[in-house]
Amino acid sequence: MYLKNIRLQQFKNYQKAQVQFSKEINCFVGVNGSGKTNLLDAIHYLCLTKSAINGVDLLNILHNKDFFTVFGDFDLEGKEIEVRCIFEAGKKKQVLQNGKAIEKMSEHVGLLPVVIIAPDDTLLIKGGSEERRRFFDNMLCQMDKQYMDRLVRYQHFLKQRNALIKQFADKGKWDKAFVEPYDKEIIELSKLIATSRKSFTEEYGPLLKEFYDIISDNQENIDIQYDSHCLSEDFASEFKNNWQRDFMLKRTNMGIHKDDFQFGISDYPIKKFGSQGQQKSYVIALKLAQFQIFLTHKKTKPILLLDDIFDKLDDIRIAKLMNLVADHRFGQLFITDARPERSKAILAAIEAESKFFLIENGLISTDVF
Ligand SMILES: Nc1ncnc2c1ncn2[C@@H]1O[C@H](COP(=O)(O)OP(=O)(O)OP(=O)(O)O)[C@@H](O)[C@H]1O
Repeated sequence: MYLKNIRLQQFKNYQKAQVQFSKEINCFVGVNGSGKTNLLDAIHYLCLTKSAINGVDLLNILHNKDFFTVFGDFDLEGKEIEVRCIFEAGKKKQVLQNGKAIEKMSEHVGLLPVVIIAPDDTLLIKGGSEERRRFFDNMLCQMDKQYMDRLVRYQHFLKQRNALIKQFADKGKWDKAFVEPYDKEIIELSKLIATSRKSFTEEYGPLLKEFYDIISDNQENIDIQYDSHCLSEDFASEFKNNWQRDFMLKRTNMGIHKDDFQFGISDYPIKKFGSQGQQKSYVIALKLAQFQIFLTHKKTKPILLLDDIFDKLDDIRIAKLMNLVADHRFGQLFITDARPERSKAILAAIEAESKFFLIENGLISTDVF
Protein backbone atom coordinates (compact mmCIF):
# COMPACT_ATOMS: atom_id res chain seq x y z
CA MET A 1 0.00 0.00 0.00
CA TYR A 2 1.11 3.60 -0.39
CA LEU A 3 0.01 7.15 0.25
CA LYS A 4 -0.27 9.13 -2.98
CA ASN A 5 -0.71 12.60 -1.54
CA ILE A 6 -1.63 14.58 1.54
CA ARG A 7 -3.53 17.86 2.05
CA LEU A 8 -3.26 19.68 5.37
CA GLN A 9 -5.04 22.67 6.76
CA GLN A 10 -4.15 24.22 10.12
CA PHE A 11 -2.53 21.01 11.33
CA LYS A 12 0.22 21.88 13.86
CA ASN A 13 2.59 24.38 12.20
CA TYR A 14 1.08 23.95 8.70
CA GLN A 15 -1.33 26.69 7.60
CA LYS A 16 -2.03 24.94 4.30
CA ALA A 17 0.01 22.33 2.46
CA GLN A 18 -0.41 19.84 -0.34
CA VAL A 19 2.14 17.26 -1.53
CA GLN A 20 2.41 14.31 -3.93
CA PHE A 21 4.56 11.46 -2.63
CA SER A 22 6.80 8.85 -4.20
CA LYS A 23 5.64 5.23 -3.94
CA GLU A 24 9.08 4.38 -2.57
CA ILE A 25 11.24 6.69 -0.45
CA ASN A 26 10.21 10.18 0.71
CA CYS A 27 12.67 12.24 2.69
CA PHE A 28 11.67 15.37 4.59
CA VAL A 29 14.65 17.64 5.20
CA GLY A 30 14.86 20.97 6.99
CA VAL A 31 16.25 22.61 10.09
CA ASN A 32 15.17 21.65 13.60
CA GLY A 33 11.64 22.71 14.42
CA SER A 34 10.62 23.28 10.77
CA GLY A 35 7.80 20.70 10.77
CA LYS A 36 9.32 17.43 9.49
CA THR A 37 7.96 15.30 12.33
CA ASN A 38 4.61 17.10 12.11
CA LEU A 39 4.30 15.93 8.51
CA LEU A 40 5.08 12.34 9.53
CA ASP A 41 2.51 12.72 12.26
CA ALA A 42 -0.13 13.82 9.75
CA ILE A 43 0.47 10.55 7.85
CA HIS A 44 0.15 8.65 11.12
CA TYR A 45 -3.09 10.52 11.74
CA LEU A 46 -4.59 9.42 8.43
CA CYS A 47 -3.77 5.78 9.15
CA LEU A 48 -4.79 5.59 12.79
CA THR A 49 -7.01 8.66 13.31
CA LYS A 50 -4.68 9.92 16.00
CA SER A 51 -1.35 11.64 16.43
CA ALA A 52 1.68 9.55 17.38
CA ILE A 53 2.89 12.43 19.51
CA ASN A 54 -0.05 14.21 21.01
CA GLY A 55 -3.21 12.41 22.08
CA VAL A 56 -5.01 15.70 22.73
CA ASP A 57 -6.42 16.85 19.39
CA LEU A 58 -6.84 20.46 20.51
CA LEU A 59 -3.05 20.74 20.66
CA ASN A 60 -2.77 19.60 17.05
CA ILE A 61 -4.66 22.64 15.75
CA LEU A 62 -2.45 25.47 14.46
CA HIS A 63 -2.11 28.06 17.25
CA ASN A 64 -4.97 30.59 17.39
CA LYS A 65 -7.19 28.59 15.00
CA ASP A 66 -10.17 26.40 15.85
CA PHE A 67 -10.00 23.41 13.48
CA PHE A 68 -7.64 21.26 11.45
CA THR A 69 -8.10 18.95 8.48
CA VAL A 70 -5.84 16.17 7.20
CA PHE A 71 -6.82 14.57 3.88
CA GLY A 72 -4.98 11.91 1.89
CA ASP A 73 -5.37 9.43 -0.97
CA PHE A 74 -4.09 5.89 -0.50
CA ASP A 75 -3.62 3.01 -2.88
CA LEU A 76 -4.35 -0.20 -0.97
CA GLU A 77 -3.34 -3.04 -3.27
CA GLY A 78 -5.04 -1.31 -6.20
CA LYS A 79 -8.02 -0.03 -4.23
CA GLU A 80 -8.34 3.77 -3.96
CA ILE A 81 -9.06 5.01 -0.45
CA GLU A 82 -9.52 8.67 0.33
CA VAL A 83 -9.30 9.49 4.05
CA ARG A 84 -10.47 12.77 5.56
CA CYS A 85 -9.89 13.64 9.21
CA ILE A 86 -11.54 16.78 10.49
CA PHE A 87 -11.30 18.12 14.01
CA GLU A 88 -12.98 21.26 15.27
CA ALA A 89 -12.50 22.53 18.83
CA GLY A 90 -15.37 21.44 21.05
CA LYS A 91 -16.74 18.93 18.51
CA LYS A 92 -16.33 15.22 17.91
CA LYS A 93 -13.59 14.28 15.47
CA GLN A 94 -14.87 13.25 12.03
CA VAL A 95 -13.25 10.59 9.88
CA LEU A 96 -14.49 9.87 6.36
CA GLN A 97 -13.46 6.99 4.13
CA ASN A 98 -14.26 7.66 0.46
CA GLY A 99 -16.80 10.25 1.61
CA LYS A 100 -18.54 7.94 4.10
CA ALA A 101 -18.42 8.92 7.77
CA ILE A 102 -16.86 6.35 10.10
CA GLU A 103 -18.99 5.73 13.20
CA LYS A 104 -16.52 3.68 15.24
CA MET A 105 -12.78 4.29 14.90
CA SER A 106 -12.28 0.49 14.93
CA GLU A 107 -13.83 0.49 11.42
CA HIS A 108 -10.81 2.45 10.19
CA VAL A 109 -7.92 1.48 12.48
CA GLY A 110 -6.07 -1.46 10.96
CA LEU A 111 -7.13 -0.81 7.37
CA LEU A 112 -3.98 1.21 6.60
CA PRO A 113 -1.15 -0.27 8.68
CA VAL A 114 1.68 2.02 9.73
CA VAL A 115 4.87 1.57 11.77
CA ILE A 116 6.84 4.47 13.20
CA ILE A 117 10.43 4.36 14.41
CA ALA A 118 11.09 7.49 16.46
CA PRO A 119 13.77 8.85 18.81
CA ASP A 120 11.76 8.33 21.99
CA ASP A 121 11.20 4.64 21.22
CA THR A 122 13.82 3.80 23.82
CA LEU A 123 11.09 4.60 26.34
CA LEU A 124 9.69 1.20 25.37
CA ILE A 125 12.62 -0.26 27.28
CA LYS A 126 13.52 2.46 29.74
CA GLY A 127 10.00 3.63 30.56
CA GLY A 128 7.31 2.11 32.74
CA SER A 129 4.97 -0.76 31.90
CA GLU A 130 2.40 1.66 30.45
CA GLU A 131 4.67 2.36 27.45
CA ARG A 132 4.95 -1.34 26.64
CA ARG A 133 1.25 -2.00 27.10
CA ARG A 134 0.42 0.93 24.80
CA PHE A 135 2.79 -0.40 22.11
CA PHE A 136 1.33 -3.92 22.18
CA ASP A 137 -2.26 -2.70 22.52
CA ASN A 138 -1.83 -0.39 19.50
CA MET A 139 -0.43 -3.27 17.50
CA LEU A 140 -3.17 -5.68 18.55
CA CYS A 141 -5.86 -3.07 17.88
CA GLN A 142 -4.58 -2.65 14.32
CA MET A 143 -4.88 -6.40 13.77
CA ASP A 144 -7.92 -7.46 15.72
CA LYS A 145 -11.11 -5.38 15.88
CA GLN A 146 -12.55 -7.58 18.63
CA TYR A 147 -9.46 -6.87 20.73
CA MET A 148 -9.93 -3.14 20.21
CA ASP A 149 -13.60 -3.30 21.17
CA ARG A 150 -12.76 -5.29 24.29
CA LEU A 151 -10.01 -2.88 25.27
CA VAL A 152 -12.30 0.13 24.82
CA ARG A 153 -14.96 -1.57 26.97
CA TYR A 154 -12.36 -2.52 29.58
CA GLN A 155 -11.15 1.08 29.84
CA HIS A 156 -14.73 2.28 30.16
CA PHE A 157 -15.56 -0.15 33.02
CA LEU A 158 -12.26 0.55 34.75
CA LYS A 159 -12.94 4.29 34.70
CA GLN A 160 -16.45 3.75 36.08
CA ARG A 161 -15.20 1.39 38.80
CA ASN A 162 -12.44 3.80 39.83
CA ALA A 163 -14.94 6.68 40.06
CA LEU A 164 -17.16 4.51 42.24
CA ILE A 165 -14.26 3.55 44.53
CA LYS A 166 -13.45 7.25 45.00
CA GLN A 167 -17.05 7.85 46.06
CA PHE A 168 -16.83 4.91 48.52
CA ALA A 169 -13.61 6.35 49.93
CA ASP A 170 -15.23 9.78 50.39
CA LYS A 171 -18.17 8.19 52.21
CA GLY A 172 -15.88 5.83 54.13
CA LYS A 173 -17.98 2.81 53.16
CA TRP A 174 -17.50 0.06 50.55
CA ASP A 175 -20.71 -1.01 48.80
CA LYS A 176 -20.31 -4.48 47.30
CA ALA A 177 -23.63 -4.48 45.46
CA PHE A 178 -22.71 -1.39 43.42
CA VAL A 179 -19.25 -2.58 42.43
CA GLU A 180 -20.15 -6.19 41.54
CA PRO A 181 -21.41 -5.57 37.96
CA TYR A 182 -18.12 -3.78 37.15
CA ASP A 183 -16.06 -6.56 38.77
CA LYS A 184 -17.77 -9.10 36.55
CA GLU A 185 -17.00 -7.19 33.34
CA ILE A 186 -13.42 -6.37 34.32
CA ILE A 187 -12.63 -9.96 35.31
CA GLU A 188 -14.14 -11.38 32.12
CA LEU A 189 -12.47 -8.84 29.81
CA SER A 190 -9.12 -9.17 31.62
CA LYS A 191 -9.06 -12.89 30.91
CA LEU A 192 -9.93 -12.42 27.22
CA ILE A 193 -7.46 -9.57 26.67
CA ALA A 194 -4.65 -11.35 28.53
CA THR A 195 -5.23 -14.51 26.48
CA SER A 196 -4.94 -12.49 23.24
CA ARG A 197 -1.78 -10.78 24.46
CA LYS A 198 -0.26 -14.12 25.42
CA SER A 199 -0.90 -15.82 22.08
CA PHE A 200 0.21 -12.71 20.20
CA THR A 201 3.53 -12.65 22.08
CA GLU A 202 4.12 -16.26 21.05
CA GLU A 203 3.78 -15.34 17.37
CA TYR A 204 5.70 -12.07 17.69
CA GLY A 205 8.67 -13.40 19.72
CA PRO A 206 10.39 -15.37 16.90
CA LEU A 207 10.11 -12.37 14.52
CA LEU A 208 11.65 -10.14 17.17
CA LYS A 209 14.60 -12.53 17.51
CA GLU A 210 15.05 -12.70 13.74
CA PHE A 211 15.27 -8.91 13.39
CA TYR A 212 17.43 -8.51 16.47
CA ASP A 213 19.95 -10.89 14.90
CA ILE A 214 19.92 -8.95 11.62
CA ILE A 215 20.34 -5.55 13.27
CA SER A 216 22.84 -6.44 15.98
CA ASP A 217 24.85 -8.97 14.01
CA ASN A 218 25.70 -10.89 17.15
CA GLN A 219 24.82 -14.02 18.96
CA GLU A 220 23.04 -12.77 22.07
CA ASN A 221 19.91 -14.55 23.03
CA ILE A 222 17.02 -12.17 23.45
CA ASP A 223 13.47 -12.95 24.46
CA ILE A 224 10.10 -11.45 25.28
CA GLN A 225 7.61 -12.72 27.83
CA TYR A 226 4.14 -11.87 28.86
CA ASP A 227 2.89 -13.42 32.08
CA SER A 228 -0.33 -12.00 33.35
CA HIS A 229 -1.81 -12.53 36.79
CA CYS A 230 -5.17 -12.38 34.97
CA LEU A 231 -4.44 -15.82 33.49
CA SER A 232 -4.15 -17.56 36.84
CA GLU A 233 -7.04 -19.83 37.85
CA ASP A 234 -7.63 -17.85 41.02
CA PHE A 235 -7.78 -14.47 39.30
CA ALA A 236 -11.52 -13.88 39.83
CA SER A 237 -11.40 -14.60 43.55
CA GLU A 238 -8.12 -12.71 44.03
CA PHE A 239 -9.61 -9.70 42.23
CA LYS A 240 -12.68 -9.66 44.47
CA ASN A 241 -10.64 -10.28 47.62
CA ASN A 242 -8.45 -7.32 46.79
CA TRP A 243 -11.23 -4.83 47.56
CA GLN A 244 -9.67 -3.56 50.79
CA ARG A 245 -6.51 -2.55 48.95
CA ASP A 246 -8.59 -0.89 46.22
CA PHE A 247 -10.54 0.95 48.91
CA MET A 248 -7.36 2.10 50.63
CA LEU A 249 -5.57 3.20 47.43
CA LYS A 250 -8.79 4.56 45.83
CA ARG A 251 -8.33 2.70 42.54
CA THR A 252 -8.45 -0.76 40.95
CA ASN A 253 -5.17 -2.56 41.56
CA MET A 254 -5.62 -5.76 39.58
CA GLY A 255 -6.44 -6.37 35.92
CA ILE A 256 -4.78 -6.12 32.53
CA HIS A 257 -3.95 -2.44 33.09
CA LYS A 258 -1.30 -3.67 35.55
CA ASP A 259 0.41 -6.17 33.22
CA ASP A 260 3.87 -5.85 31.77
CA PHE A 261 5.91 -7.37 28.94
CA GLN A 262 9.38 -8.58 29.95
CA PHE A 263 12.20 -7.85 27.51
CA GLY A 264 15.22 -10.06 28.20
CA ILE A 265 18.77 -10.45 26.99
CA SER A 266 20.80 -13.54 27.92
CA ASP A 267 18.14 -14.32 30.56
CA TYR A 268 18.33 -10.90 32.27
CA PRO A 269 16.12 -7.81 31.89
CA ILE A 270 17.49 -5.66 29.07
CA LYS A 271 16.29 -2.55 30.90
CA LYS A 272 18.79 -3.16 33.69
CA PHE A 273 21.55 -5.15 32.03
CA GLY A 274 21.49 -4.28 28.30
CA SER A 275 24.13 -1.94 26.89
CA GLN A 276 22.91 1.17 25.05
CA GLY A 277 23.68 -0.50 21.72
CA GLN A 278 21.79 -3.64 22.70
CA GLN A 279 18.81 -1.55 23.77
CA LYS A 280 18.85 0.38 20.47
CA SER A 281 18.95 -2.85 18.49
CA TYR A 282 16.13 -4.31 20.57
CA VAL A 283 13.93 -1.27 19.95
CA ILE A 284 14.45 -1.36 16.17
CA ALA A 285 13.80 -5.10 16.20
CA LEU A 286 10.53 -4.48 18.08
CA LYS A 287 9.40 -2.13 15.29
CA LEU A 288 10.59 -4.28 12.39
CA ALA A 289 8.84 -7.30 13.89
CA GLN A 290 5.73 -5.11 14.06
CA PHE A 291 6.16 -4.34 10.36
CA GLN A 292 6.52 -8.04 9.53
CA ILE A 293 3.52 -9.13 11.58
CA PHE A 294 1.31 -6.50 9.89
CA LEU A 295 2.57 -7.62 6.50
CA THR A 296 1.68 -11.25 7.32
CA HIS A 297 -1.77 -10.46 8.69
CA LYS A 298 -2.79 -7.61 6.37
CA LYS A 299 -1.19 -8.91 3.16
CA THR A 300 0.13 -5.42 2.41
CA LYS A 301 3.36 -3.68 3.32
CA PRO A 302 2.71 -1.09 6.05
CA ILE A 303 3.90 2.47 5.59
CA LEU A 304 7.15 2.94 7.50
CA LEU A 305 7.85 6.30 9.17
CA LEU A 306 11.47 6.83 10.23
CA ASP A 307 11.80 9.93 12.39
CA ASP A 308 15.33 11.28 12.89
CA ILE A 309 16.92 7.87 12.75
CA PHE A 310 20.13 8.98 10.99
CA ASP A 311 20.81 11.22 13.97
CA LYS A 312 19.94 8.70 16.62
CA LEU A 313 21.45 5.50 15.22
CA ASP A 314 25.11 4.72 14.74
CA ASP A 315 26.53 3.93 11.30
CA ILE A 316 26.43 0.16 11.77
CA ARG A 317 22.74 0.09 12.61
CA ILE A 318 21.91 2.56 9.83
CA ALA A 319 23.76 0.31 7.37
CA LYS A 320 21.82 -2.76 8.57
CA LEU A 321 18.53 -0.93 8.22
CA MET A 322 19.46 0.40 4.77
CA ASN A 323 20.40 -3.14 3.66
CA LEU A 324 16.82 -4.12 4.44
CA VAL A 325 15.57 -1.10 2.44
CA ALA A 326 17.84 -2.05 -0.47
CA ASP A 327 16.50 -5.63 -0.32
CA HIS A 328 13.00 -4.17 -0.79
CA ARG A 329 11.81 -5.65 2.48
CA PHE A 330 9.76 -2.49 3.04
CA GLY A 331 7.15 -0.65 0.99
CA GLN A 332 6.69 3.12 1.11
CA LEU A 333 9.11 4.91 3.40
CA PHE A 334 9.06 8.38 4.93
CA ILE A 335 12.27 9.66 6.52
CA THR A 336 13.06 12.92 8.32
CA ASP A 337 16.53 14.38 8.52
CA ALA A 338 17.88 17.78 9.56
CA ARG A 339 20.96 17.22 7.37
CA PRO A 340 19.97 16.94 3.67
CA GLU A 341 23.45 16.04 2.39
CA ARG A 342 23.67 13.09 4.76
CA SER A 343 20.33 11.57 3.77
CA LYS A 344 21.09 12.22 0.11
CA ALA A 345 24.37 10.29 0.42
CA ILE A 346 22.79 7.40 2.31
CA LEU A 347 19.85 7.08 -0.06
CA ALA A 348 21.96 7.50 -3.21
CA ALA A 349 23.56 4.16 -2.37
CA ILE A 350 20.18 2.41 -2.61
CA GLU A 351 18.44 1.38 -5.79
CA ALA A 352 15.08 2.94 -5.13
CA GLU A 353 13.24 6.08 -6.15
CA SER A 354 13.76 8.83 -3.54
CA LYS A 355 11.93 12.12 -3.45
CA PHE A 356 13.21 14.96 -1.25
CA PHE A 357 11.02 17.64 0.32
CA LEU A 358 12.42 20.76 1.94
CA ILE A 359 10.41 21.88 4.97
CA GLU A 360 10.77 25.49 6.05
CA ASN A 361 8.59 26.67 8.92
CA GLY A 362 5.49 24.75 7.79
CA LEU A 363 6.08 25.31 4.05
CA ILE A 364 6.97 22.38 1.79
CA SER A 365 8.94 22.55 -1.45
CA THR A 366 9.85 19.65 -3.72
CA ASP A 367 12.85 19.01 -5.98
CA VAL A 368 15.33 20.00 -3.32
CA PHE A 369 18.34 18.58 -5.15
N1 LIG B 1 -0.42 23.30 17.34
C1 LIG B 1 0.66 23.91 16.83
N2 LIG B 1 0.54 25.13 16.24
C2 LIG B 1 1.62 25.76 15.73
N3 LIG B 1 2.87 25.25 15.76
C3 LIG B 1 3.03 24.04 16.34
C4 LIG B 1 1.94 23.31 16.89
N4 LIG B 1 2.42 22.14 17.40
C5 LIG B 1 3.75 22.16 17.16
N5 LIG B 1 4.12 23.29 16.53
C6 LIG B 1 5.46 23.69 16.12
O1 LIG B 1 6.02 22.73 15.26
C7 LIG B 1 7.43 22.79 15.40
C8 LIG B 1 8.01 21.42 15.61
O2 LIG B 1 7.82 20.72 14.46
P1 LIG B 1 8.50 19.30 14.26
O3 LIG B 1 8.55 18.54 15.52
O4 LIG B 1 7.80 18.71 13.11
O5 LIG B 1 9.97 19.77 13.86
P2 LIG B 1 11.11 18.94 13.16
O6 LIG B 1 11.35 19.59 11.85
O7 LIG B 1 10.80 17.50 13.16
O8 LIG B 1 12.28 19.26 14.14
P3 LIG B 1 13.54 18.37 14.65
O9 LIG B 1 14.50 18.34 13.50
O10 LIG B 1 14.05 19.19 15.78
O11 LIG B 1 13.02 17.04 15.05
C9 LIG B 1 7.77 23.63 16.60
O12 LIG B 1 8.25 24.86 16.14
C10 LIG B 1 6.43 23.78 17.29
O13 LIG B 1 6.31 25.00 17.95
